Amino acid sequence: MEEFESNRDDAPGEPALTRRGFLGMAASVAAAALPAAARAAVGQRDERGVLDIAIIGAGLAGLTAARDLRRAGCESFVLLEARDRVGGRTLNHDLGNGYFTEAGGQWIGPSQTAIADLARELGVGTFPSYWQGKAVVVGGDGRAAFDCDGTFGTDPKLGHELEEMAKSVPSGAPWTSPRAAEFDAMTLGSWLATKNVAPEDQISWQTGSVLTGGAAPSRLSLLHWLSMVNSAECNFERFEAVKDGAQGTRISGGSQILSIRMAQALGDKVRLKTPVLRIENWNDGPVAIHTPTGVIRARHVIVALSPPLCNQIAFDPPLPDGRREMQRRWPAYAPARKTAHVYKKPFWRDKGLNGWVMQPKGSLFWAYDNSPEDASFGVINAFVVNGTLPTDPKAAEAELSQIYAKALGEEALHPVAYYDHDWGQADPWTLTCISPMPPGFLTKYGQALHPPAGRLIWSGTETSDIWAGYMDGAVRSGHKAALQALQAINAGRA
Ligand SMILES: Cc1cc2nc3c(=O)[nH]c(=O)nc-3n(C[C@H](O)[C@H](O)[C@H](O)COP(=O)(O)OP(=O)(O)OC[C@H]3O[C@@H](n4cnc5c(N)ncnc54)[C@H](O)[C@@H]3O)c2cc1C
Repeated sequence: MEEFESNRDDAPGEPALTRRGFLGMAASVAAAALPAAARAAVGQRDERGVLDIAIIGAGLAGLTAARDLRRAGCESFVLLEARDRVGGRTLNHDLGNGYFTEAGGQWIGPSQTAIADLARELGVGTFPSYWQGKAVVVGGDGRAAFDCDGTFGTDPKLGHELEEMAKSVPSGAPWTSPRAAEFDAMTLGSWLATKNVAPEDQISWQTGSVLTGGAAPSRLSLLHWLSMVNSAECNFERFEAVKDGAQGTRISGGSQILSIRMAQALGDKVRLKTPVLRIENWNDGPVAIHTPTGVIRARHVIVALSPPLCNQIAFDPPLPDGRREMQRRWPAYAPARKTAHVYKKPFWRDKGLNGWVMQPKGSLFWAYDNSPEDASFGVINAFVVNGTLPTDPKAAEAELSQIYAKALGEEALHPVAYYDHDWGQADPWTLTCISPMPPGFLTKYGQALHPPAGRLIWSGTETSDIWAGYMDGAVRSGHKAALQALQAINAGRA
């Protein structure tokens, strides 16, 4: 784990947590506790070199699972990661002097207690996102600034209607809703079309849908959207807003710090640059896990990957039909390209602007103030529309600077640094940033998402019971998978 050497001194010690403490924590995320005798049996590498557990994927889900295994006393595991880094869909750009901006997942919010607990346990602080001031919309003819209350300004009446419908749509299993067929036959867009949404409000719905759902309202299943609102305790504003919402809180040191710290503590249990290519004998075990550097055998495997990433692994024997079909048809689409302009100071704040810029029908979905907490310099991060900006970062930087200059002032033409990450182009290890579920998918394929297949336990944010698709969901899914694995091992030894 040389990659983490330079940060090692900064890592806080793991809090002293007793096994009882771990089980108490784990029981709150899944209704299963291990009997004491069974706990004692967990954990030894057997004589034939078969590990108890192999985990695939060192994102927040896989690392959380690994951390929980260790805290339960299990040492017979390994975590295999394809990339040369941990964190998966969280990635920090290092701005120097201990400052970072994020290229991937970054915000947490109310009721996202799993990720908040993790941050606290790792000694990582949080701070509020900046939204105070006017937001700006730029178009062909100029710009318009409008007062911003930290929301995207969607009609609260419609938000309330969605909240009522969401009450019958369990977030982890929306296909079990009594109204599943009805809601999954519609898109968010077709539902909005029945509501006479004012033209000026269309921008808010479009922006919210693309940023949180991964696609325009016309492409997103209403059932899926409602399951996301259900995650936020059926509180639409909490789901959609920055202020007091799911975009309201940032992580000091950038979100990837959580994964980096977990990996530091796990040491050589984490093997980077080890993509899993093939999995054999998953039905009976021991499972043979093939990587370019050798074969690892384990009794159980936690697959902490999004469903489309599982398609890149060959399974022998083939996976059950339902699971295979679900993986194959899962929307594997990574539209997110995120950029960061760094400035000497957040100059827009002095003008009463909050740094939000939207460009309907342009290259920019949403730019926002991602400056450090102490505002010692300014950062404008942006989600840009796929395929509309030049792929060359220098050219993209210049084009975006022009848009910012129009919105925020001439100072925007002179960034001191620029970062650009296109998840769709970077590498094959993130196929879907946020899953834009189309109508009909969840009712047809959803039930194949959770059930383990033989020795394979499915994890990753997509499998979470709440906040699926979010960092919080990833952490929850890791807790759940660790418990499932520990139970499976102990059942095998009983
Ligand atoms: C641009 C963007 C913005 C986002 N914004 C937010 C946000 O603000 N808030 C929020 O909560 N969430 C956000 N998300 C989503 C959030 O980042 C993810 O839900 C979360 O990080 C997923 O964690 P995971 O562990 O489930 O999966 P991943 O992070 O995808 O981890 C999977 C890991 O498996 C590895 N891998 C893949 N295939 C193999 C293989 N064959 N063998 C070995 N390893 C393999 C990958 O390299 C990766 O490290 C955003 C995501 C993106 C990309």
